[in-house]
Amino acid sequence: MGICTSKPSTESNVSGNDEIAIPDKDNANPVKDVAKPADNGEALESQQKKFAEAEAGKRSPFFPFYSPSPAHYLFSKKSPARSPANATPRRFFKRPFPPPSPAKHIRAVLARRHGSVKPNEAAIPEGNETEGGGAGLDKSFWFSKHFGNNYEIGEEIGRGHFGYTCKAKFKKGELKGQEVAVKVIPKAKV
Ligand SMILES: Nc1ncnc2c1ncn2[C@@H]1O[C@H](COP(=O)(O)OP(=O)(O)OP(=O)(O)O)[C@@H](O)[C@H]1O
Repeated sequence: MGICTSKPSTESNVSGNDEIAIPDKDNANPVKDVAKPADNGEALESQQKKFAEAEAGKRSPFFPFYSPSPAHYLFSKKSPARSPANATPRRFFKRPFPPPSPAKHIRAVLARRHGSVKPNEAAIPEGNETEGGGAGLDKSFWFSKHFGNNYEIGEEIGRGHFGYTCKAKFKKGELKGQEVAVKVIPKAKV
């Protein structure tokens, strides 16, 4: 313990602590020797060693217990991992799936036109409008060649967006004389 004075006391070399700042009249640079005793050559050497190691990226001079990341060398400029020869080559990815070919749809249309089975033909048999239809709604949206033979078309009763609706009467069969509504849609609008 010493008395705190504004002037540095020359008698304050006490308690055997080597690292206390002691201005030395003989020493040319007293400030430099604050942390290292001037007469201790080994300590100076060891400290220089510490700095040299720290510069090499092995250890911090201030935290000797701290060791940097093992990947530290990857970020140094001298690292072989950063050389362009070892860099990952650029890859150009192709599209995972090519866009669908329009030829597929064209083929499907041609198959429908020239194929053996016409979908509409299978769904709407001709000349069956009167058979078993009864009073139910006939949903066969296809012009029958025998339409004129089976129905007697009357006056127009209404108009829609696509066509017009007419009165019609059955000519033959069980439903002869029964009135129905027939919706006529021009081919151009189908
Ligand atoms: N079974 C029916 N009995 C009496 N009138 C009908 C019958 N069906 C249709 N109509 C008359 O005909 C008009 C037109 O009928 P349509 O079914 O063509 O109309 P829409 O469905 O609006 O037309 P679109 O389907 O072309 O848009 C109707 O507004 C209605 O007055």
